[in-house]
Amino acid sequence: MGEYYKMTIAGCERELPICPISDTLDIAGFVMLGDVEITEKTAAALLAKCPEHDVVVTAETKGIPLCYEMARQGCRRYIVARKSVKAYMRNPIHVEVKSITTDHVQKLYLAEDDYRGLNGKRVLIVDDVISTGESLAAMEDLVRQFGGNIVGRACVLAEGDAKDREDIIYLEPLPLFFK
Ligand SMILES: O=P(O)(O)OC[C@H]1O[C@H](OP(=O)(O)OP(=O)(O)O)[C@H](O)[C@@H]1O
Ligand SMILES: Nc1ncnc2[nH]cnc12
Repeated sequence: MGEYYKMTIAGCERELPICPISDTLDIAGFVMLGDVEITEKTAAALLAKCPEHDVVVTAETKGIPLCYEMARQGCRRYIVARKSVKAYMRNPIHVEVKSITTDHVQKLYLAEDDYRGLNGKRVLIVDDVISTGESLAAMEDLVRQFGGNIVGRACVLAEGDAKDREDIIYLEPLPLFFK
């Protein structure tokens, strides 16, 4: 049995597995995919803290259920920046991103059908975890390129440097574990 970090998130008790991500660093892995209770409760708790908005934007993958649920309970519109281009995505635009969990540079894409709707809209950017803030910065870049007005940045757990940022709305802090 590995080690766990116990915490309560929006009233839900969870044990997050401690996982190595480099020779010097471990993270408590938070995955809300498959967890309906935490998705519904964190979406409601975050919406209560967020400013009014027209659309919620997230990045594939683990932010998707939260983003959908916040839109379902709130503004009814959400956009997902994808990590690869599919044949059905017209005129995709991309930015580059390297998050704490990946050792290579990834790309985030928006297709024309997504970005056409962003101009002049009040955009709330959400993710399950914000850590280095690189994924957030990449989403901000995409949204701004298409005229979106970023009114808020929100996540369930703020980890590492993100915990100290006053412009990020979050529910709970999450420590990094240095070896
Ligand atoms: O602030 P950062 O250092 O950018 O880290 C945060 C990002 O890392 C995780 O995604 P990940 O890159 O692991 O991809 P996944 O959601 O596709 O699993 C998380 O869901 C955020 O999107
Ligand atoms: N603690 C964490 N769990 C899952 N994904 C993450 N991305 C960045 N930090 C993370």
